Amino acid sequence: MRNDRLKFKSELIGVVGAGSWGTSLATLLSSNGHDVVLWCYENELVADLDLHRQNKKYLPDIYLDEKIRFTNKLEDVFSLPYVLLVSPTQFSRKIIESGVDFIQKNSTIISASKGIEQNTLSTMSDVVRNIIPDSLSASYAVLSGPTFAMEVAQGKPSAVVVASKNIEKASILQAIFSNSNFRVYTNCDVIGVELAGALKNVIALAAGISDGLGYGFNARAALITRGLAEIRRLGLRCGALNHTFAGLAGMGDLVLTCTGELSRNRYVGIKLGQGMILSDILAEMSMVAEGVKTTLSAYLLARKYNVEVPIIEQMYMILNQGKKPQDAVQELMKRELRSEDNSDCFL
Ligand SMILES: NC(=O)c1ccc[n+]([C@@H]2O[C@H](COP(=O)([O-])OP(=O)(O)OC[C@H]3O[C@@H](n4cnc5c(N)ncnc54)[C@H](O)[C@@H]3O)[C@@H](O)[C@H]2O)c1
Ligand SMILES: O=P(O)(O)OC[C@H](O)CO
Repeated sequence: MRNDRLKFKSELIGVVGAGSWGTSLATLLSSNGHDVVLWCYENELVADLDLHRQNKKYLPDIYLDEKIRFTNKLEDVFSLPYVLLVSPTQFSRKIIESGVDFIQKNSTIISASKGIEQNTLSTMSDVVRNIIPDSLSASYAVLSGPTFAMEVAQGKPSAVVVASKNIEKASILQAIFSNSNFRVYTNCDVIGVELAGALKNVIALAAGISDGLGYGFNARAALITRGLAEIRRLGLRCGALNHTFAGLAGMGDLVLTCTGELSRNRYVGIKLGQGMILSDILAEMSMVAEGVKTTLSAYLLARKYNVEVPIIEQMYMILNQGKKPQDAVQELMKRELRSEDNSDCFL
Protein backbone atom coordinates (compact mmCIF):
# COMPACT_ATOMS: atom_id res chain seq x y z
CA MET A 1 0.00 0.00 0.00
CA ARG A 2 1.30 3.49 -0.79
CA ASN A 3 1.97 5.84 2.06
CA ASP A 4 -0.15 8.91 1.35
CA ARG A 5 1.00 10.85 4.38
CA LEU A 6 2.58 13.39 2.10
CA LYS A 7 2.36 16.46 4.28
CA PHE A 8 5.36 16.63 6.60
CA LYS A 9 4.64 16.95 10.29
CA SER A 10 7.39 17.40 12.83
CA GLU A 11 6.90 15.08 15.81
CA LEU A 12 8.19 15.02 19.39
CA ILE A 13 10.11 11.81 19.94
CA GLY A 14 11.78 10.48 23.08
CA VAL A 15 14.57 7.98 22.44
CA VAL A 16 15.21 5.75 25.45
CA GLY A 17 18.81 4.53 25.39
CA ALA A 18 21.91 6.31 24.09
CA GLY A 19 23.87 3.27 22.98
CA SER A 20 24.95 3.02 19.36
CA TRP A 21 21.50 2.25 17.94
CA GLY A 22 19.59 4.80 20.06
CA THR A 23 22.12 7.50 19.17
CA SER A 24 22.03 6.57 15.49
CA LEU A 25 18.22 6.63 15.39
CA ALA A 26 18.17 9.95 17.25
CA THR A 27 20.42 11.37 14.52
CA LEU A 28 18.22 9.93 11.79
CA LEU A 29 15.01 11.30 13.31
CA SER A 30 16.53 14.71 13.93
CA SER A 31 17.80 14.90 10.35
CA ASN A 32 14.26 14.05 9.27
CA GLY A 33 13.13 17.26 11.02
CA HIS A 34 11.73 15.84 14.26
CA ASP A 35 12.36 17.13 17.78
CA VAL A 36 14.34 14.46 19.58
CA VAL A 37 15.18 13.98 23.25
CA LEU A 38 17.73 11.23 23.94
CA TRP A 39 17.79 9.56 27.36
CA CYS A 40 21.14 8.33 28.64
CA TYR A 41 21.52 5.64 31.27
CA GLU A 42 24.95 6.94 32.32
CA ASN A 43 24.55 10.31 34.09
CA GLU A 44 27.94 11.59 32.98
CA LEU A 45 27.10 10.94 29.32
CA VAL A 46 24.61 13.83 29.20
CA ALA A 47 27.22 16.53 29.89
CA ASP A 48 29.70 14.80 27.61
CA LEU A 49 27.22 14.67 24.70
CA ASP A 50 26.25 18.30 25.28
CA LEU A 51 29.88 19.38 25.25
CA HIS A 52 31.22 17.32 22.37
CA ARG A 53 28.08 16.68 20.28
CA GLN A 54 29.47 13.21 19.76
CA ASN A 55 28.85 9.87 21.52
CA LYS A 56 32.48 8.82 21.76
CA LYS A 57 31.77 5.60 23.64
CA TYR A 58 28.96 4.15 21.52
CA LEU A 59 28.96 5.98 18.17
CA PRO A 60 32.28 7.80 17.68
CA ASP A 61 32.91 10.39 14.95
CA ILE A 62 29.23 11.04 14.26
CA TYR A 63 28.14 14.65 14.78
CA LEU A 64 24.97 14.97 16.83
CA ASP A 65 22.70 17.73 15.60
CA GLU A 66 22.27 20.79 17.86
CA LYS A 67 18.53 20.11 17.86
CA ILE A 68 18.91 16.80 19.76
CA ARG A 69 18.49 17.29 23.52
CA PHE A 70 20.12 14.93 26.01
CA THR A 71 18.72 13.98 29.39
CA ASN A 72 18.96 11.47 32.19
CA LYS A 73 15.42 12.13 33.41
CA LEU A 74 12.98 9.48 32.20
CA GLU A 75 10.11 11.97 32.47
CA ASP A 76 11.64 13.99 29.59
CA VAL A 77 11.29 11.08 27.17
CA PHE A 78 8.35 9.02 28.44
CA SER A 79 6.06 12.09 28.47
CA LEU A 80 6.42 12.64 24.70
CA PRO A 81 3.88 11.45 22.08
CA TYR A 82 6.39 8.99 20.58
CA VAL A 83 8.58 6.85 22.84
CA LEU A 84 11.28 4.83 21.09
CA LEU A 85 12.75 2.09 23.31
CA VAL A 86 16.33 1.19 22.37
CA SER A 87 17.92 -0.22 25.53
CA PRO A 88 19.33 -3.74 25.72
CA THR A 89 16.36 -6.05 26.28
CA GLN A 90 17.38 -7.38 29.68
CA PHE A 91 17.39 -3.81 31.13
CA SER A 92 14.24 -2.61 29.39
CA ARG A 93 11.59 -3.79 31.88
CA LYS A 94 13.14 -1.82 34.74
CA ILE A 95 13.43 1.31 32.61
CA ILE A 96 9.81 1.12 31.40
CA GLU A 97 8.57 0.48 34.93
CA SER A 98 10.39 3.64 36.05
CA GLY A 99 8.96 5.66 33.16
CA VAL A 100 5.37 4.37 33.00
CA ASP A 101 3.90 7.06 35.26
CA PHE A 102 4.98 9.76 32.80
CA ILE A 103 3.39 8.20 29.73
CA GLN A 104 0.64 10.29 28.14
CA LYS A 105 -2.67 8.96 26.93
CA ASN A 106 -2.54 7.76 23.31
CA SER A 107 1.23 7.77 23.09
CA THR A 108 2.92 5.51 20.58
CA ILE A 109 5.52 3.09 21.90
CA ILE A 110 8.09 1.73 19.45
CA SER A 111 10.79 -0.79 20.26
CA ALA A 112 14.03 -1.15 18.32
CA SER A 113 15.64 -3.62 20.76
CA LYS A 114 16.37 -7.17 19.64
CA GLY A 115 16.14 -9.74 22.37
CA ILE A 116 14.01 -12.06 24.52
CA GLU A 117 13.82 -11.52 28.28
CA GLN A 118 15.50 -14.34 30.18
CA ASN A 119 13.20 -14.65 33.21
CA THR A 120 9.89 -14.40 31.40
CA LEU A 121 10.75 -15.44 27.79
CA SER A 122 8.93 -12.26 26.75
CA THR A 123 9.62 -10.23 23.64
CA MET A 124 9.47 -6.45 23.98
CA SER A 125 5.79 -6.26 22.98
CA ASP A 126 4.94 -8.61 25.88
CA VAL A 127 7.07 -6.54 28.27
CA VAL A 128 5.35 -3.32 27.16
CA ARG A 129 1.90 -4.95 27.39
CA ASN A 130 2.71 -6.17 30.93
CA ILE A 131 3.64 -2.71 32.16
CA ILE A 132 1.78 -0.10 30.12
CA PRO A 133 -2.01 -0.23 30.32
CA ASP A 134 -3.81 -0.33 26.94
CA SER A 135 -5.68 2.81 27.94
CA LEU A 136 -2.41 4.73 27.91
CA SER A 137 -0.62 3.37 24.91
CA ALA A 138 -2.79 3.52 21.82
CA SER A 139 -0.36 1.48 19.79
CA TYR A 140 2.83 -0.49 19.84
CA ALA A 141 5.26 -0.98 16.98
CA VAL A 142 8.59 -2.67 16.43
CA LEU A 143 11.33 -1.36 14.15
CA SER A 144 13.75 -4.01 12.93
CA GLY A 145 15.85 -5.18 10.01
CA PRO A 146 19.44 -5.34 8.77
CA THR A 147 20.96 -2.17 10.19
CA PHE A 148 24.35 -1.61 11.72
CA ALA A 149 24.05 1.62 13.73
CA MET A 150 27.23 3.10 12.29
CA GLU A 151 26.15 2.62 8.66
CA VAL A 152 22.77 4.27 9.32
CA ALA A 153 24.49 7.18 11.09
CA GLN A 154 26.84 7.57 8.13
CA GLY A 155 23.83 7.84 5.83
CA LYS A 156 24.56 4.62 3.96
CA PRO A 157 21.42 3.15 2.34
CA SER A 158 19.47 0.75 4.57
CA ALA A 159 16.01 -0.82 4.58
CA VAL A 160 13.91 -1.89 7.58
CA VAL A 161 10.40 -2.87 8.58
CA VAL A 162 8.10 -1.21 11.07
CA ALA A 163 5.49 -3.68 12.32
CA SER A 164 2.30 -2.83 14.17
CA LYS A 165 -1.15 -4.33 14.56
CA ASN A 166 -2.38 -0.79 13.96
CA ILE A 167 -1.76 -0.41 10.22
CA GLU A 168 -2.48 3.33 10.22
CA LYS A 169 0.14 3.80 12.94
CA ALA A 170 2.64 1.71 10.98
CA SER A 171 2.10 4.06 8.03
CA ILE A 172 2.64 7.14 10.19
CA LEU A 173 5.86 5.66 11.58
CA GLN A 174 6.97 4.72 8.08
CA ALA A 175 6.74 8.40 7.14
CA ILE A 176 8.46 9.55 10.35
CA PHE A 177 11.52 7.30 9.95
CA SER A 178 11.92 7.21 6.16
CA ASN A 179 14.33 9.31 4.18
CA SER A 180 16.27 8.91 0.96
CA ASN A 181 18.83 6.66 2.69
CA PHE A 182 16.50 4.84 5.07
CA ARG A 183 13.69 2.93 3.43
CA VAL A 184 10.93 1.67 5.73
CA TYR A 185 8.43 -1.05 4.83
CA THR A 186 5.30 -1.62 6.91
CA ASN A 187 4.42 -5.04 8.30
CA CYS A 188 1.66 -6.30 10.61
CA ASP A 189 3.49 -9.28 12.17
CA VAL A 190 4.75 -7.86 15.46
CA ILE A 191 5.72 -11.16 17.09
CA GLY A 192 7.37 -12.47 13.90
CA VAL A 193 9.49 -9.34 13.47
CA GLU A 194 10.48 -9.39 17.15
CA LEU A 195 11.44 -13.06 17.19
CA ALA A 196 13.33 -12.84 13.90
CA GLY A 197 15.38 -9.90 15.24
CA ALA A 198 16.15 -11.63 18.52
CA LEU A 199 16.87 -15.14 17.27
CA LYS A 200 19.21 -14.11 14.44
CA ASN A 201 21.66 -12.99 17.13
CA VAL A 202 21.93 -16.58 18.39
CA ILE A 203 22.69 -17.86 14.90
CA ALA A 204 25.20 -15.01 14.39
CA LEU A 205 27.08 -16.24 17.46
CA ALA A 206 27.19 -19.69 15.85
CA ALA A 207 28.37 -18.25 12.51
CA GLY A 208 31.10 -16.37 14.37
CA ILE A 209 32.20 -19.55 16.10
CA SER A 210 32.41 -21.28 12.74
CA ASP A 211 34.64 -18.49 11.40
CA GLY A 212 36.71 -18.47 14.59
CA LEU A 213 37.31 -22.19 14.24
CA GLY A 214 38.62 -21.54 10.74
CA TYR A 215 35.75 -23.22 8.92
CA GLY A 216 34.86 -21.84 5.53
CA PHE A 217 32.08 -20.15 3.64
CA ASN A 218 30.28 -23.48 3.16
CA ALA A 219 29.81 -23.90 6.91
CA ARG A 220 28.63 -20.32 7.29
CA ALA A 221 26.07 -20.65 4.50
CA ALA A 222 24.81 -23.90 6.03
CA LEU A 223 24.43 -22.23 9.43
CA ILE A 224 22.53 -19.30 7.96
CA THR A 225 20.15 -21.57 6.06
CA ARG A 226 19.52 -24.12 8.79
CA GLY A 227 19.45 -21.30 11.34
CA LEU A 228 16.66 -19.65 9.39
CA ALA A 229 14.76 -22.96 9.40
CA GLU A 230 14.98 -23.02 13.22
CA ILE A 231 13.98 -19.36 13.57
CA ARG A 232 10.98 -19.93 11.30
CA ARG A 233 9.94 -23.14 13.08
CA LEU A 234 10.04 -21.53 16.51
CA GLY A 235 8.49 -18.29 15.24
CA LEU A 236 5.55 -20.07 13.63
CA ARG A 237 4.86 -21.96 16.82
CA CYS A 238 4.77 -18.63 18.68
CA GLY A 239 2.20 -17.23 16.24
CA ALA A 240 4.39 -15.47 13.66
CA LEU A 241 3.58 -15.25 9.94
CA ASN A 242 5.68 -17.33 7.53
CA HIS A 243 6.56 -14.56 5.07
CA THR A 244 8.19 -12.42 7.76
CA PHE A 245 11.16 -14.82 7.87
CA ALA A 246 11.91 -14.29 4.17
CA GLY A 247 11.85 -10.52 4.65
CA LEU A 248 14.16 -7.81 5.99
CA ALA A 249 13.64 -8.66 9.66
CA GLY A 250 14.17 -12.36 8.92
CA MET A 251 16.58 -13.40 6.23
CA GLY A 252 17.85 -9.84 5.71
CA ASP A 253 19.03 -9.32 9.28
CA LEU A 254 20.25 -12.91 9.62
CA VAL A 255 22.53 -12.57 6.59
CA LEU A 256 23.83 -9.18 7.75
CA THR A 257 24.63 -10.30 11.28
CA CYS A 258 26.15 -13.64 10.28
CA THR A 259 28.44 -12.06 7.69
CA GLY A 260 28.97 -8.40 8.61
CA GLU A 261 32.26 -7.34 10.17
CA LEU A 262 30.42 -4.83 12.41
CA SER A 263 28.32 -7.44 14.25
CA ARG A 264 29.01 -7.69 17.99
CA ASN A 265 27.28 -11.09 18.18
CA ARG A 266 29.42 -12.49 15.39
CA TYR A 267 32.49 -11.00 17.10
CA VAL A 268 31.73 -12.83 20.35
CA GLY A 269 31.31 -16.05 18.35
CA ILE A 270 34.64 -15.56 16.56
CA LYS A 271 36.45 -15.14 19.89
CA LEU A 272 34.72 -18.23 21.31
CA GLY A 273 35.76 -20.20 18.22
CA GLN A 274 39.33 -18.99 18.74
CA GLY A 275 39.27 -20.46 22.24
CA MET A 276 38.59 -17.43 24.43
CA ILE A 277 36.36 -17.78 27.49
CA LEU A 278 32.97 -16.04 27.35
CA SER A 279 33.44 -14.02 30.55
CA ASP A 280 36.79 -12.69 29.29
CA ILE A 281 35.27 -11.72 25.93
CA LEU A 282 32.37 -9.87 27.56
CA ALA A 283 34.65 -8.16 30.08
CA GLU A 284 36.50 -6.51 27.20
CA MET A 285 33.33 -5.21 25.51
CA SER A 286 31.52 -1.95 26.32
CA MET A 287 28.69 -2.81 23.93
CA VAL A 288 25.99 -5.45 24.14
CA ALA A 289 25.80 -8.74 22.23
CA GLU A 290 22.12 -9.53 22.83
CA GLY A 291 22.46 -13.09 21.56
CA VAL A 292 24.46 -14.14 24.61
CA LYS A 293 21.47 -13.71 26.93
CA THR A 294 18.86 -14.50 24.28
CA THR A 295 20.39 -17.93 23.68
CA LEU A 296 19.05 -19.18 27.02
CA SER A 297 15.64 -17.58 26.36
CA ALA A 298 15.49 -19.13 22.86
CA TYR A 299 16.45 -22.56 24.18
CA LEU A 300 13.80 -22.41 26.92
CA LEU A 301 11.17 -21.06 24.50
CA ALA A 302 11.84 -23.96 22.11
CA ARG A 303 11.55 -26.45 24.96
CA LYS A 304 8.31 -24.82 26.11
CA TYR A 305 6.79 -25.27 22.64
CA ASN A 306 8.55 -28.56 21.90
CA VAL A 307 10.25 -27.20 18.78
CA GLU A 308 13.41 -28.79 17.41
CA VAL A 309 16.25 -26.22 17.31
CA PRO A 310 19.58 -28.09 17.11
CA ILE A 311 21.83 -25.08 16.44
CA ILE A 312 20.22 -23.02 19.21
CA GLU A 313 20.51 -26.03 21.54
CA GLN A 314 24.25 -26.39 20.84
CA MET A 315 24.72 -22.64 21.35
CA TYR A 316 22.97 -22.97 24.71
CA MET A 317 25.37 -25.75 25.69
CA ILE A 318 28.44 -23.76 24.59
CA LEU A 319 27.40 -20.58 26.40
CA ASN A 320 25.69 -22.03 29.46
CA GLN A 321 27.32 -25.39 30.03
CA GLY A 322 30.88 -24.81 28.82
CA LYS A 323 30.65 -27.23 25.89
CA LYS A 324 33.59 -27.03 23.47
CA PRO A 325 32.61 -25.44 20.12
CA GLN A 326 34.34 -28.26 18.18
CA ASP A 327 32.23 -30.86 20.03
CA ALA A 328 29.06 -28.89 19.27
CA VAL A 329 29.90 -28.81 15.55
CA GLN A 330 30.52 -32.57 15.54
CA GLU A 331 27.22 -33.18 17.23
CA LEU A 332 25.38 -31.07 14.64
CA MET A 333 27.09 -32.86 11.75
CA LYS A 334 26.40 -36.33 13.15
CA ARG A 335 22.67 -35.85 13.65
CA GLU A 336 20.41 -38.36 12.00
CA LEU A 337 20.23 -37.72 8.24
CA ARG A 338 16.89 -36.35 7.08
CA SER A 339 14.89 -34.54 4.43
CA GLU A 340 15.30 -30.79 4.08
CA ASP A 341 11.53 -30.49 3.71
CA ASN A 342 10.32 -27.95 6.22
CA SER A 343 6.67 -28.92 6.05
CA ASP A 344 7.01 -30.01 9.67
CA CYS A 345 7.16 -26.26 10.47
CA PHE A 346 3.43 -26.27 10.48
CA LEU A 347 3.00 -29.18 12.87
N1 LIG B 1 24.08 -1.30 17.49
C1 LIG B 1 23.39 -1.71 16.41
O1 LIG B 1 23.91 -1.72 15.28
C2 LIG B 1 21.97 -2.17 16.57
C3 LIG B 1 21.17 -2.23 15.45
C4 LIG B 1 19.85 -2.68 15.59
C5 LIG B 1 19.37 -3.02 16.83
N2 LIG B 1 20.20 -2.93 17.93
C6 LIG B 1 19.62 -3.29 19.22
O2 LIG B 1 19.49 -2.09 20.00
C7 LIG B 1 19.50 -2.43 21.39
C8 LIG B 1 20.48 -1.51 22.09
O3 LIG B 1 21.77 -1.84 21.62
P1 LIG B 1 22.89 -0.76 21.27
O4 LIG B 1 23.73 -1.38 20.23
O5 LIG B 1 22.30 0.58 21.02
O6 LIG B 1 23.68 -0.67 22.66
P2 LIG B 1 25.25 -0.54 22.85
O7 LIG B 1 25.83 -1.88 22.90
O8 LIG B 1 25.82 0.41 21.87
O9 LIG B 1 25.35 0.14 24.28
C9 LIG B 1 24.92 -0.48 25.46
C10 LIG B 1 23.76 0.29 26.02
O10 LIG B 1 23.34 -0.32 27.24
C11 LIG B 1 23.12 0.70 28.20
N3 LIG B 1 23.22 0.13 29.54
C12 LIG B 1 24.29 -0.47 30.11
N4 LIG B 1 23.97 -0.89 31.36
C13 LIG B 1 22.68 -0.55 31.57
C14 LIG B 1 21.76 -0.73 32.63
N5 LIG B 1 22.11 -1.34 33.76
N6 LIG B 1 20.50 -0.26 32.49
C15 LIG B 1 20.12 0.36 31.33
N7 LIG B 1 20.94 0.56 30.28
C16 LIG B 1 22.20 0.10 30.40
C17 LIG B 1 24.17 1.74 27.88
O11 LIG B 1 23.83 2.99 28.43
C18 LIG B 1 24.09 1.75 26.36
O12 LIG B 1 23.04 2.57 25.94
C19 LIG B 1 19.87 -3.91 21.46
O13 LIG B 1 18.71 -4.66 21.64
C20 LIG B 1 20.47 -4.20 20.09
O14 LIG B 1 20.30 -5.55 19.70
C21 LIG B 1 21.47 -2.51 17.83
O1 LIG C 1 26.09 -5.88 16.25
P1 LIG C 1 24.95 -6.83 16.44
O2 LIG C 1 25.39 -8.25 16.30
O3 LIG C 1 24.23 -6.55 17.73
O4 LIG C 1 23.92 -6.58 15.27
C1 LIG C 1 23.40 -5.28 15.08
C2 LIG C 1 22.09 -5.30 14.35
O5 LIG C 1 21.14 -6.07 15.05
C3 LIG C 1 22.18 -5.74 12.93
O6 LIG C 1 20.93 -5.58 12.30
